[in-house]
Amino acid sequence: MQIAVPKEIKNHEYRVALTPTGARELVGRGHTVTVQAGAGEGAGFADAAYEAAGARLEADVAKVWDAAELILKVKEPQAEEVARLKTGQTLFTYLHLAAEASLTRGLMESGATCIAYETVTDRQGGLPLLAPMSTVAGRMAIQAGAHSLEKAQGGSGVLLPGVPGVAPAKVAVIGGGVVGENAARMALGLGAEVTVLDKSIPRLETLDDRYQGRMKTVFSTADAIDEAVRECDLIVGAVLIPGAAAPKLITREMLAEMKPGSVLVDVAIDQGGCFETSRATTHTDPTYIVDGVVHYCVANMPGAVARTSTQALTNATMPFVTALADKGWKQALADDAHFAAGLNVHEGQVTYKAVAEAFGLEYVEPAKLLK
Ligand SMILES: NC(=O)C1=CN([C@@H]2O[C@H](COP(=O)(O)OP(=O)(O)OC[C@H]3O[C@@H](n4cnc5c(N)ncnc54)[C@H](O)[C@@H]3O)[C@@H](O)[C@H]2O)C=CC1
Ligand SMILES: CC(=O)C(=O)O
Ligand SMILES: [Mg+2]
Repeated sequence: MQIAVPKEIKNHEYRVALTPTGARELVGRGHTVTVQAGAGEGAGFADAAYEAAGARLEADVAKVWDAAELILKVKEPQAEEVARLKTGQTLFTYLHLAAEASLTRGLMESGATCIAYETVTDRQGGLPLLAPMSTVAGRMAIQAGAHSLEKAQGGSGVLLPGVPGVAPAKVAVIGGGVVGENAARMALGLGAEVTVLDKSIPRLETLDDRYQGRMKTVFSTADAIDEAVRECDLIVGAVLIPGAAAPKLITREMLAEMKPGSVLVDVAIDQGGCFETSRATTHTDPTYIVDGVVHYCVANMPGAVARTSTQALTNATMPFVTALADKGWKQALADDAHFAAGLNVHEGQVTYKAVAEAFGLEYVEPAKLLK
């Protein structure tokens, strides 16, 4: 199969969808891998390493896309990338469609087959291709939050761990899944007072058990969120309803209840964000202030630590990439119902229910296309 790996073009996105190790594996299985020149540079993978692995290098981005049957990316396609996609091509990447009507339309119009990393499932009920980046983003959320609390960033001037004689900061994490647990763990490690809110009691039990009461676990209700808003210095938004737009859990009105200079880090921004006042920001200009509250809403947080993130992401994606390359999308998805859950768009049809519902589009079950 003809496999292409374009260079990512989203703001400060340095990850790449395939490492030289992955390229070697695919070439060894008889596939042709074309890597856009410089695609791996930001993650520390030189062009020469891809060449040594048997991949072809191509400087012309149009040629990279045009000849491909399978396109491997990291971030959702940007407008100029959507314009390059065509019928017969398979795209495998993060998509986050429920938050992006125009991207959904564009992918439908392209005629391509679009498989999203973030909706592939596993036997344990997890999201194996989202989890590695959620781990990274959860850990980064506390770094970003701590920095945003500094006065120069518009923050209240609170140090997360406090110092002897001065109490530590209060941190709430809404959503105790992969992002939430990793954020809470980092905040605990720094000595903050940490509360995790979730709607899943089994999840709260796991966290309580794992951290032996060192973080407070609270069932997520409007009242519990109100209390967090009034008390906390830093709130991390980490909820997910798979494939769907995030629920808005903190409204603009509620910001008035927060201490001036408090910080909201909305990791769920890639699914539209879980705070009413969130709008996607970039690594170039990551924060803005609404009613005295600092908002950090970068939609590709792991892109900033591209070396770690690329390795973690490709460790998880490689078995799926190999299946797509060896069998083609149809057989690969037909053989694995968890992989089939990744299919979001095929030849103009929306094949993920939450995305169809978000935009009032007709939903076509993937199983119908795989017969
Ligand atoms: N901004 C970025 O760079 C990145 C963003 N993300 C995003 O972070 C979000 C969270 O991802 P994961 O932690 O992997 O998901 P997850 O599925 O592991 O965890 C989500 C948790 O939210 C909980 N939840 C749902 N509704 C809730 C509510 N109303 N109140 C409290 N908890 C609620 C669920 O019970 C679950 O435990 C996703 O939108 C994901 O796409 C992930 C990686 C990078
Ligand atoms: C999950 C996601 O959107 C990211 O890693 O950028
Ligand atoms: Mg996005």
